[in-house]
Amino acid sequence: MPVFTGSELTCLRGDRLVFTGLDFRLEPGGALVLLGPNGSGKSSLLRVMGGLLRPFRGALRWDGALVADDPDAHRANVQYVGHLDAVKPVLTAAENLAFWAALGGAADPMARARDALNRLGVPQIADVPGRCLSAGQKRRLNLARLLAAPAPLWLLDEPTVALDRAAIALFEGLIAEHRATGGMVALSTHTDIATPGGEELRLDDFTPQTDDEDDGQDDGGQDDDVREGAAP
Ligand SMILES: Nc1ncnc2c1ncn2[C@@H]1O[C@H](COP(=O)(O)OP(=O)(O)OP(=O)(O)O)[C@@H](O)[C@H]1O
Repeated sequence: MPVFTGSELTCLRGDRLVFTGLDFRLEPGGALVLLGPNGSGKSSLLRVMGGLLRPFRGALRWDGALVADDPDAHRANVQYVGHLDAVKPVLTAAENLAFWAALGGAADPMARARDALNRLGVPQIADVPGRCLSAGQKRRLNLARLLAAPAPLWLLDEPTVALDRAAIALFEGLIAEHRATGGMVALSTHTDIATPGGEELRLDDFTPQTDDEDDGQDDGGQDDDVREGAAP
């Protein structure tokens, strides 16, 4: 079973040093809960962990091997669900999900997609076009990717936004199941998500002290996300 670590990570976005000197360690079955105020770097760290954004300094290791040596292999270990829902409006929910299932190598992507929607408690949206889904339904559809295209490491950016209580409880159960089979999860949140035995990482502990405001410059799209952004 792999161990995933980051050591002495520094993240630069635009001209801004977001965090520095950050270490983490995820063991099989582990959970890392990223906390901190808006702009403290939770999403940035998740993207670094997923190989979607290069750290300015520091190293990520998967089972001891440097992620930077083979970023493509690392992306195969990861399922990243960002806070923007990647849903193609003209495709049905099942078709959207089947795209991800096919990318994940499912033999029957449509069957896998329908099964995942059932597990997320929304079988009734399978044939509904993406443009007609509610915010919470879109969120459940995106989280269903975790089941439709399984990967050992789940990276989840504010995964419970727009979910109702029942969906949050169901989702917490999925995280527990994933961890029970040796899976790992890192998630950012501003609310409580039950992750028993999980470790909390406060991003503001690694923010360099400065009075400078963000200069507002985009970092040039270097972190364009293949898996999230290239929806079907
Ligand atoms: N594409 C980008 N280009 C330049 N700077 C960026 C970019 N994306 C984010 N930043 C900056 O990086 C810093 C960290 O942002 P990030 O989104 O990681 O924070 P966060 O902790 O996830 O915030 P929130 O709780 O609001 O989601 C912020 O100062 C933000 O302005």
